Amino acid sequence: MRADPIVPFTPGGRERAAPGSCLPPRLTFVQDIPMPRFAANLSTLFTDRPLEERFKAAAACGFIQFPYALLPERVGDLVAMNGLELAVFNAPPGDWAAGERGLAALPGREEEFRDSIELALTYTDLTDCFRLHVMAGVVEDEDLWPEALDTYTANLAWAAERCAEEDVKVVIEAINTGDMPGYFLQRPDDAVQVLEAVDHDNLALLYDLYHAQIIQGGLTDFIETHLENIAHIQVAQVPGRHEPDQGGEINWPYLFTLLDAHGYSGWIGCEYLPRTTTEAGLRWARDFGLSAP
Ligand SMILES: O=C(O)C(=O)[C@@H](O)CO
Ligand SMILES: [Mg+2]
Repeated sequence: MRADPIVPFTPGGRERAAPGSCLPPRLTFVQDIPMPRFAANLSTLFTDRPLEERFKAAAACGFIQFPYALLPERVGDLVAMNGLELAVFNAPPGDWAAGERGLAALPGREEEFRDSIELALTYTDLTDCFRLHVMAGVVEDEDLWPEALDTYTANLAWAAERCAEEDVKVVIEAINTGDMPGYFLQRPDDAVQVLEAVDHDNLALLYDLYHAQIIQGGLTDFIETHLENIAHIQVAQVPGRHEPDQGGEINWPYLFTLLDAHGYSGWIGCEYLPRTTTEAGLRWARDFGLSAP
């Protein structure tokens, strides 16, 4: 399904870590597992260009949040023309400018929610994208949480079923409330509970290591316990949400090796805010042996 070549994140020439080099002692190194595949988030990277031009600039990095400023046919063309694979994008989040961050947990908005999924499916169809992030929404008032949870699980069950017809996996992501105040799905452990409540095999986790580190921590344990339910991963350093380099508290070589050792074969979405330019910031990729410019 992946279009080749993937530039500039092609793992070509990347050296395998020596057995045991930065693996936790309880893991056994397996030679033939794939190395992580990195994808660029075109809503946070290459933002010095208009959206249409970011496709070319990223040249096959494969991740975008909200493509709705462009018609689905145009997004499909840009993906195809640039040899990209679209790893994941978000269903329409409601009125973003007014502070909305998804519709799935908002009681009374069910019809709009279903329409938003149908719209998203026109994009997944024309772009051959097989993962859709469905955002929960902002629910500030804690008294409304029980009703919001019922709405959320019912909407997700519907979306998982509907998207399964199109071979598109629905993913949900816990987002820390410092970055997104009032966001309904805050902790990765909450996301697991939602997954269990909905109990649909077309629903999975988007594990964003930046949010997870801030709001819950325990990245290793979570990965080791829940990897089979993780369909997409996103990365950014803490603090600052910048490049996944050595300038913060998350140890990327350790985590990427851990994912590798457990056989994670999905995409790792580069959803960070470059400290300067995207190109200059891609030095971190070289640190991981990738062919960044
Ligand atoms: O904010 C994040 O983190 C995301 O991954 C987005 O999908 C939502 O803005
Ligand atoms: Mg994210």
